Amino acid sequence: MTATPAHTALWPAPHARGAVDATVHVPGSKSVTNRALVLASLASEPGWLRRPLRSRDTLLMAGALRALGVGIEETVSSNSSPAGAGTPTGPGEAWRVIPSTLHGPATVDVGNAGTVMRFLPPVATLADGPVRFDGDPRAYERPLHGVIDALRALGARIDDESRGALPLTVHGGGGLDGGPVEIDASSSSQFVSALLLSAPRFNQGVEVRHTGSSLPSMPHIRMTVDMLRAVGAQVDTPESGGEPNVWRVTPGALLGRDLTIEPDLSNAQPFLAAALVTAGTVVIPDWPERTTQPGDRLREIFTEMGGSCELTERGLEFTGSGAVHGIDVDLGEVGELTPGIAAVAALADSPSTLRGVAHLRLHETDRLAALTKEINELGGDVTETADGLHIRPRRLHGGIFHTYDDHRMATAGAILGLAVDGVQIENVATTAKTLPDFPELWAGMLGN
Ligand SMILES: O=C(O)C1=C[C@@H](OP(=O)(O)O)[C@@H](O)[C@H](O)C1
Ligand SMILES: C=C(OP(=O)(O)O)C(=O)O
Repeated sequence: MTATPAHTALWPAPHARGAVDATVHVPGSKSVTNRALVLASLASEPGWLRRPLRSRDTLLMAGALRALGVGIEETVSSNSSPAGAGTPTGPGEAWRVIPSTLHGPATVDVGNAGTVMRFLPPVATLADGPVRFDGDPRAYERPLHGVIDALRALGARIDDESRGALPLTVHGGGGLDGGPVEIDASSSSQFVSALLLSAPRFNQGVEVRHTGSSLPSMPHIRMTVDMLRAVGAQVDTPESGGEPNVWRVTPGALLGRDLTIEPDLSNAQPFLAAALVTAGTVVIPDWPERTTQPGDRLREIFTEMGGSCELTERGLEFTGSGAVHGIDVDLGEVGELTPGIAAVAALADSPSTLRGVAHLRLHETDRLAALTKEINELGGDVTETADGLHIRPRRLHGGIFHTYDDHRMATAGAILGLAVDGVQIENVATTAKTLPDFPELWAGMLGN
């Protein structure tokens, strides 16, 4: 008998038998890990990443940088580990990143990682030969024109046979002029982040001017700016008194740092949602007091939807009240939270309107269409709007919840399964994009 392929396997989403009461250690942030890998690779000295996320997206990033010549070593570390001075954190707890001259020819598999497909073409312009980029079929459909057009305007040579999309080859010339450039980043904030991250190594740095009508995911751009400044880059932003929609990075050497990666707060979402929908309590240790991660907005959003939370020395303690309310909210800044919020909204006691997220149609899948179809197949009443979803809660029933190779569809389905008997998630393994241990963490939270 042949084994069922992972993408067609069905995972019976566990039904909660009562209020959850658990502490869940959530692995490191995808967005922080992949920025840290890029910045450490461009530095002028070695650096450390502690507690990095090891998932499909971050292993693809590390693999690509290694292909360009960067050393990324697994280490047994001791000194300033969060476990305490002198305490070895064990193999696999940290990556040591040893920058080097970047080389081509090289090939890069971006998978379906927005961070890899957008952050690395600017890095590849610094290599001394051609760098070929390819990825999953869906990656061909995701917008990349902002990065390609901007790099060309800044002096790069790029062959993109599909014009504005993958697959493509960046003919690295060992450096890039850089300078002023205009882009429309309304389809992805990652265009801006991509250009800023490599800019300290461009001859003239960069001045990025966003010309589009809207710009999603501002916290992720702030994350880019904060992390650049933390490694010594000089960055001027609209928020630091600069012109609106303009970011400037001055050329200069980057420091190798010792960085402990924060837990992924967007991946904490399904666990917090579990507390909310079962009237339970979930503690997420190491929740940062200050962070640029968009998942921090969950404290406010899930409180408005009926929970309450407190940051204590144990971490973020989140408690559901037994009531789950609908919400009317603009998620433009925190789009990646939409699938989880939609799942909770489908279980609420009043309708919800989720706005500002038209760009989710070009994420891992068309998330607005996928959420509408899958929640409705379970008996729900969701309609797509021009820029989001309108969700009217109804009594749901069991059935197959398709995930479309989207990790956040899988975790959204798991949230529904807590409250609805008989939900089966197709291809839960797709959570490996950012959270490979999801089924085990979920079972652990439920005490199974
Ligand atoms: O820069 C980043 O790390 C990210 C930015 C956002 O992308 P978009 O602006 O394309 O939505 C977000 O949705 C994605 O999950 C991660
Ligand atoms: C949109 C997402 O990912 P990516 O980095 O591939 O854009 C996401 O993780 O929700």
